[in-house]
Amino acid sequence: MAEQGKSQGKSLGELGLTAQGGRNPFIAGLAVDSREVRKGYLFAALPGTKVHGATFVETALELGAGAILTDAEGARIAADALSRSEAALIVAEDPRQTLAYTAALWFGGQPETMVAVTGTNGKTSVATFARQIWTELGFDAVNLGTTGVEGAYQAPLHHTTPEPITLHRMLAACADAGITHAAMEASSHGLAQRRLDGVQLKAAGFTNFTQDHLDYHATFDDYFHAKAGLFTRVLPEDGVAVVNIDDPRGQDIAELAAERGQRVIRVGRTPLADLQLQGQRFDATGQELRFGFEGKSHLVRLPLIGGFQAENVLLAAGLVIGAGADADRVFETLPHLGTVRGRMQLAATRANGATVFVDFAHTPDAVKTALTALRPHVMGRLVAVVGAGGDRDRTKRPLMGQAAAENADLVIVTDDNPRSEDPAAIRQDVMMGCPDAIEVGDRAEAILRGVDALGPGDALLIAGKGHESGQVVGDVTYPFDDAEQASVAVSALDGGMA
Ligand SMILES: CC(=O)N[C@H]1[C@@H](OP(=O)(O)OP(=O)(O)OC[C@H]2O[C@@H](n3ccc(=O)[nH]c3=O)[C@H](O)[C@@H]2O)O[C@H](CO)[C@@H](O)[C@@H]1O[C@H](C)C(=O)N[C@@H](C)C(=O)N[C@H](CCC(=O)O)C(=O)O
Ligand SMILES: Nc1ncnc2c1ncn2[C@@H]1O[C@H](COP(=O)(O)OP(=O)(O)OP(=O)(O)O)[C@@H](O)[C@H]1O
Ligand SMILES: N[C@H](CCC[C@H](N)C(=O)O)C(=O)O
Ligand SMILES: [Mg+2]
Repeated sequence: MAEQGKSQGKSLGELGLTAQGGRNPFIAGLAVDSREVRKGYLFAALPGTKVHGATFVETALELGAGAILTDAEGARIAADALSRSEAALIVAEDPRQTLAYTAALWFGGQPETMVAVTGTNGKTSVATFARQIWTELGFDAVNLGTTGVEGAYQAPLHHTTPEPITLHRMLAACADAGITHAAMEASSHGLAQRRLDGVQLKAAGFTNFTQDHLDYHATFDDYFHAKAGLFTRVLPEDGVAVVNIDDPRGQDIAELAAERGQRVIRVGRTPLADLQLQGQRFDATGQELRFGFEGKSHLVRLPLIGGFQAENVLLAAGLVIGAGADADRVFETLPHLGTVRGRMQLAATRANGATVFVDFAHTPDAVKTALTALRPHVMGRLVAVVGAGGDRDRTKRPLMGQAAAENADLVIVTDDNPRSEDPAAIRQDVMMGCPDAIEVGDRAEAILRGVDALGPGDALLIAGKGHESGQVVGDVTYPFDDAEQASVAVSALDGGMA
């Protein structure tokens, strides 16, 4: 859509596309949405979850589309409209993948050294740590994903893995701005829809695999295969796979990668790991790690809360090493890593020393992980504020409640982006897993109640929104920031001591 960056236009042939009847028109831009087509554009009419994009070919042609990329079914749907037009028709077996390659060629540039990370939880954290390590090593680096483009080039993103046109526009802008290193998140939606198939990866990472997104993927296996595609399809054979093998599905990924001839760096606590976490000691503000790599032992202090962040850090270190950096130099940077925004972030401290953390845990496993990770840093009781999003996987709600009940001493159930659903009904779903919890719909009030419950040595975990800056109710997004609300609550209760 729009002006499509620096490109002045390219022929279909230059974009690696072959049209039926040998037509080779000059293409002025790319669009996946018919409403964004301009004169001379290629319109990718993709099979969708609700409708086939080919339904909109007529509109695209009226707006001046010069070429249509679709699949055989799309060509049938649009046959009538196409027969009355001069537009070139490209029929591809997998038009989403073809679009990804086309977008890569259209925009031309991407940072020289790119890595991607997939998994249910930890993608944003790993991508952010990889960027921080590269920055410490002196490279101009970014991470791209849920929190936007961050680092030496910054821009907002609406998706964790943007569709290929947006993705490659952004990568080209990064490369133009001198960015040489980029770590991106590969969401399961992004992988299933081939959004990053045009990205040239040096290494790819796998964090873990637990329940999420069963609203989109038909089965758990489909969800797994979407993620595995990062290694079986996107990462080339000479790429390096960096895999958490403490996760049982990580072992499957490591095998798939090895079968493709990729070098595998196994990360984990197990003796089978190449980058092995051997010991961890926690204190109020961070942790010390002992780990081994290639016969050497290392001891570093991480200024980070949460045992799982050590797994994420080692995975990030593995990715940076896999992408070509010297291991010892990489390990020297680890004490300088900083908190990832909205992930185990210390948001406020009460006058009595009790602490308030904001975390993005929004799956059953993440709620459990975040709470158990906080435990060793906390002397007293652990309080959790938790809620589940509307218009998302409903089956995870009671499991999130249960994870909170099993791992916190007091649970407060509240709203988290109810979207088009009835907020009270979502809270009921969550409460099924934690019937003894306190229910407080208004999130600001829930945070206030949670902070109020804290005695000396206690800690509060506010789960679910992390870095988010709004509460989505119906079609309206109200400004809302958990970290800010934590400070407000502490000020209100302790008189300006946030
Ligand atoms: C569920 C999902 O992923 N949907 C994506 C999918 O749309 P769809 O298959 O549902 O589209 P559809 O409504 O059936 O329409 C089919 C096609 O017709 C086109 N169309 C539609 C209407 C029209 O007037 N003209 C037109 O051309 C659409 O652009 C689409 O290409 O294909 C579209 C085009 O590639 C994507 O933009 C769209 O992402 C939407 C925006 C989305 O919100 N996706 C979310 C769920 C997502 O991807 N999230 C993940 C991360 C989640 C996480 O980890 O938590 C992410 O990476 O951000
Ligand atoms: N390695 C891990 N294992 C288990 N849970 C984790 C791990 N890393 C992070 N988490 C939990 O998951 C939450 C989200 O972390 P993060 O944002 O890094 O994941 P993500 O995979 O990018 O999520 P999303 O799919 O929403 O983009 C964290 O706030 C934390 O509670
Ligand atoms: N990328 C995730 C984020 C969920 C965060 C949580 N606050 C919610 O709204 O459910 C999703 O869209 O499912
Ligand atoms: Mg993310």
